[in-house]
Amino acid sequence: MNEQDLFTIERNEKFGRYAVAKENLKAGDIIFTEKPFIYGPKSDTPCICLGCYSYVDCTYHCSKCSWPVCNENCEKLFCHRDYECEVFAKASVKFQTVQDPTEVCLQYECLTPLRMLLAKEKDPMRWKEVECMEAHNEVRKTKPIWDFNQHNVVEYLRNVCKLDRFPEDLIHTVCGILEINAFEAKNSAGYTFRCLYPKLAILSHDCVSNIHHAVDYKGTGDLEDCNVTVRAAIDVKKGEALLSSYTYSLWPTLVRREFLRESKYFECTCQRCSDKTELGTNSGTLKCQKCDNGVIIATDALDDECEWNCTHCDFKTRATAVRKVFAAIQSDIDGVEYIAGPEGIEARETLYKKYKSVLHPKHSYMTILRSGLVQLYGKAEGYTLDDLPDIILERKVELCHQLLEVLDVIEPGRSRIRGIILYEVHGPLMMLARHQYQNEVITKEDFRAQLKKAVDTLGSAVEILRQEPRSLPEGQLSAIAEDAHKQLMDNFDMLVETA
Ligand SMILES: C[S@@+](CC[C@H](N)C(=O)[O-])C[C@H]1O[C@@H](n2cnc3c(N)ncnc32)[C@H](O)[C@@H]1O
Repeated sequence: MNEQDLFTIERNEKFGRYAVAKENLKAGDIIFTEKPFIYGPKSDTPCICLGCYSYVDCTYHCSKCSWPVCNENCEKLFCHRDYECEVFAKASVKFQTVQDPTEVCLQYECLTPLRMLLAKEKDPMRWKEVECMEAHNEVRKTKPIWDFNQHNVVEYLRNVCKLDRFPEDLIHTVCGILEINAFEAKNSAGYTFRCLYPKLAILSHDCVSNIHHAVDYKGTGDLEDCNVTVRAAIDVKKGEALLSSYTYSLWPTLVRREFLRESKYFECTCQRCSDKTELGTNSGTLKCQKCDNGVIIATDALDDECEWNCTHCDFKTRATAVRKVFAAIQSDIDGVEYIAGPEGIEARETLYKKYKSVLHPKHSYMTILRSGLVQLYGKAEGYTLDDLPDIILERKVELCHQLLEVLDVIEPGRSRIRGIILYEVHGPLMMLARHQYQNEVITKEDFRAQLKKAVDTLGSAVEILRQEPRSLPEGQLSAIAEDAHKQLMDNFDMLVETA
């Protein structure tokens, strides 16, 4: 730890080590920054470049070890060249041709554990911060993941790569440490990989986080790259726990708790999970199909096998059935996730209509669909802000406001998604105000006030998005938003006079 770090480490039965604020923190305060101990491919990854982590078609191979990279530049990047490349070249471990590089490629499973074992030897001092991390070996030994790792990592490294200097239990521990403690990061093209940060990993989990972390991917490929900055997302009092979310906060409780149980090996009992309505957001609530006014909620929020009852009629179902409904909807949503442009709008609107009568209006999946829609309305071809009639501009504003209502509770303060949605809403607010003024529906004073509100909303977006590294899409959006905000502030009076 550094002296300027604004947290101390505590320990208890429930969490193990956890971090608390060393002093009162204001939203946006930097709590600490940290370099990764190691980073590399995620588990279950398709074929990616071992230098920059972008997807590859496996037609270019590293000239030294034969494993896939994008080009000559990527093969020279430190984390490949000085880590697995040397080992693979020395042991003549060739990459085995795959039929479909977009499918999960098991040959990649050994890579980040291997980098971590080599980093242990290169930096034994820093390893001391890593070796005390939670690996949950006792539980993992009883799960299929243990045999999977035994085959794909332990035996591969010890036998094929001739690295029998690393004992089996150490390799399993490294796999566990990565599974439980690593964070996902994105390169500038949006491809994901994982990073291990010894300080960040101390923070305990809560389904409503009070911190914001941002990984600055520069593409230098060394251990100076991928610096993480951790800030307070809201005001945090001295002595309060610093909480990060290990899961996707927009998911409903049933899904979040299952993910945490299966991959982080604990039962989440945070306030959000303990509340049947998820703090009033109704992120897991279904509409009753048997009566008009009822909604279906869990009888015991912390029992994943409990009965789910209608609040108005005698309809009952079980958590297992609800889980199946959620899985089917999730699969529908996954199917549209990468559809951009006008087709993306159509596909999401179709699902929105389909599930409107099944899910509570604020249900997680409605929130996820809204989040996709508001980022396409205004951008997709034929749907730019200038193209949109007022009725669609109003719809975009409404979707943004519904989203922000949920985000205020589950992603409070300076969260990335809040910044993006605030940015998205300012444009249609301005356009609608101008149209209303031009059509003499509102007075000049009202127009001025509405324009001011839209510019202030953009200002709030800028405040949040400023935390994002410029190398990432959110950081680029931040630059655009900052520029637009300055222009609007500088020309505000003229905008009112010339509308
Ligand atoms: C990333 S580590 C956090 C640091 C860890 N407590 C340590 O001592 O190294 C994640 C592990 O911490 C524990 N943990 C974190 N948040 C928790 C929570 N909300 N409830 C129970 N256990 C939690 C679980 O054992 C989990 O697998």
